Amino acid sequence: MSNQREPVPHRIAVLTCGHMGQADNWAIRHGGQTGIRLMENAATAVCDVTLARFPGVRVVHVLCGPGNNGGDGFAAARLLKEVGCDVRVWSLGEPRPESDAALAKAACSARFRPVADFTPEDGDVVIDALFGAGLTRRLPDVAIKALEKAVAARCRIIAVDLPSGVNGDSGINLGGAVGADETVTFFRKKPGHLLLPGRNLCGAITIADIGIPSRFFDIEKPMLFENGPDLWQKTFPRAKEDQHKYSRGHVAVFSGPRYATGAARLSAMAAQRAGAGAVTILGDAAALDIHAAHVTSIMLRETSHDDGLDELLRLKRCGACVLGPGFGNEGRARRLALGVLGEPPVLVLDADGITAFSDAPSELFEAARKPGQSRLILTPHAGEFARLFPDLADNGQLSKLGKALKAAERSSAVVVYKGSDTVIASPDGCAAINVNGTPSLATAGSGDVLAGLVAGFVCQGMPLWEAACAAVWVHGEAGRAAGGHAVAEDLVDVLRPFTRISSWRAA
Ligand SMILES: NC(=O)C1=CN([C@@H]2O[C@H](COP(=O)(O)OP(=O)(O)OC[C@H]3O[C@@H](n4cnc5c(N)ncnc54)[C@H](O)[C@@H]3O)[C@@H](O)[C@H]2O)[C@@H](O)CC1
Ligand SMILES: Nc1ncnc2c1ncn2[C@@H]1O[C@H](COP(=O)(O)OP(=O)(O)O)[C@@H](O)[C@H]1O
Ligand SMILES: [K+]
Repeated sequence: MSNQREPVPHRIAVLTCGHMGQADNWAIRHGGQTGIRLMENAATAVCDVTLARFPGVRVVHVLCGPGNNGGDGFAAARLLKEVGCDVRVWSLGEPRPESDAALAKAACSARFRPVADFTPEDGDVVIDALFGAGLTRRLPDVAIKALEKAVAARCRIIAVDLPSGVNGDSGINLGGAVGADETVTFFRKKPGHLLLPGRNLCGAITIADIGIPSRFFDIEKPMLFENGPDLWQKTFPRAKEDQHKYSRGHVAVFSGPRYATGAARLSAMAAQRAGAGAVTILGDAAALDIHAAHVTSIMLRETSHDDGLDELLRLKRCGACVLGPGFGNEGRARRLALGVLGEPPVLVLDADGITAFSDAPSELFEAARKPGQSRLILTPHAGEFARLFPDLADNGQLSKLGKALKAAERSSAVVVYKGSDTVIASPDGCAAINVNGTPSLATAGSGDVLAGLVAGFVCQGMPLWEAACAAVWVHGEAGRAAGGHAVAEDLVDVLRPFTRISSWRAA
């Protein structure tokens, strides 16, 4: 198990707005581009999407802001006019003199009217080029009113780069954003296209090539990604001819007491489905009696003499263990977690295992801070995250992505910050945002299944961050396959195809 990164196709890279600005500048300085050409290319893409999505469209309203987003709008208005559309441009503020946006405005022969006068008719097409990556605060009232009019008139909205009002780095609606039918963005997605609520406001997203050479990524190594098989398939476990059950990998799951055994079973079954060759549940005699009535191929081992660390260490080739689902006893969870962190198996700490450190998170982080590789994976939902990282949870300046990255750095752990836009962050600064989850995953025990999947991939030798990313994606696919009203057992039942590379959907 190493944390060495395999090269990742940069097409799934995600760029912060700051990095996007750097890419623009780099393309202009070293990539043979000019600012106005990038803008023209962006506008061409907007125009193409508009005509493809609404063939035969006659009236197109273009709402143009004062910056480069507005510049894209002026250039798109000119192109749409050239192909015969009735283009009506509504502008907000004046582009900075001699800026690319000013050049684009000067080249556009449409009549410009103030955005306050915007009057769409029922069903018109509206291009929203008010604000993009440069927006840092609530939209001006006049912009909010214009977007409200578009919604009231049931216009079809195409957002340039981002729906105006959405922060490109956090996905937060800074105030006034409305849902678009389509969003055309440039070069690569930004976090705001993937994090909620931004993702839901974008509609269908087109990523347009505007002529920024991908050589940019030779200089600026991508650190942010949209989660998916391209990110981790090189390290995804493949069955080998000469394997036996223990060489495939062994996972241990610590059980809760007699009346709380189901969570551990869900983790254990998911670890098996992830491909672990052997899975053992560790628990007291009363709990194992219950497990024995339910499981067949999962092994059971009693932890009568100590917290269970000795039994864990006696297991053959155990590469990862899950601690927390249904576990209860906080004191024991703390002792066990700290003990495991001093030993070879990777610790997947979930649920009660995380809550056990609410009063002393630094104890956990200290134990995890070791030279070399990370040995800890934390899988908190928002409530658990706030218990371990209360200051980060409360920090209104940080996006979910920023919170997860800071948490990973602080805890020396891979942090899977769960939710409908799960972020998987690594202490080395890499992060992935997951988008394939569905509300069918919001069911008791679903997180236990995820923890088992993570451990299952880790025990087969996947690097920790990649294993966590793979588990979150596979979990999302299982949620889709299980459909509405699924329960956690259904997720386990449908896992199998998604842990085989050959059955993945084409990315
Ligand atoms: N060469 C480039 O940099 C390219 C940029 N492109 C476009 O440029 C956009 C980014 O352009 P900008 O950086 O000019 O940013 P925006 O056009 O998003 O914002 C422009 C200006 O509005 C001001 N502003 C921000 N929030 C405001 C608010 N709430 N009320 C009033 N004013 C506010 C900002 O200070 C900034 O000057 C991208 O989203 C993309 O559409 C594309 O043309 C591709 C090439
Ligand atoms: N609305 C949703 N959309 C996508 N994924 C979701 C949604 N709600 C929950 N999930 C996922 O389901 C899992 C729930 O985990 P958790 O809250 O720990 O549940 P439990 O403790 O009951 O097992 C997480 O992986 C989370 O990301
Ligand atoms: K916009």
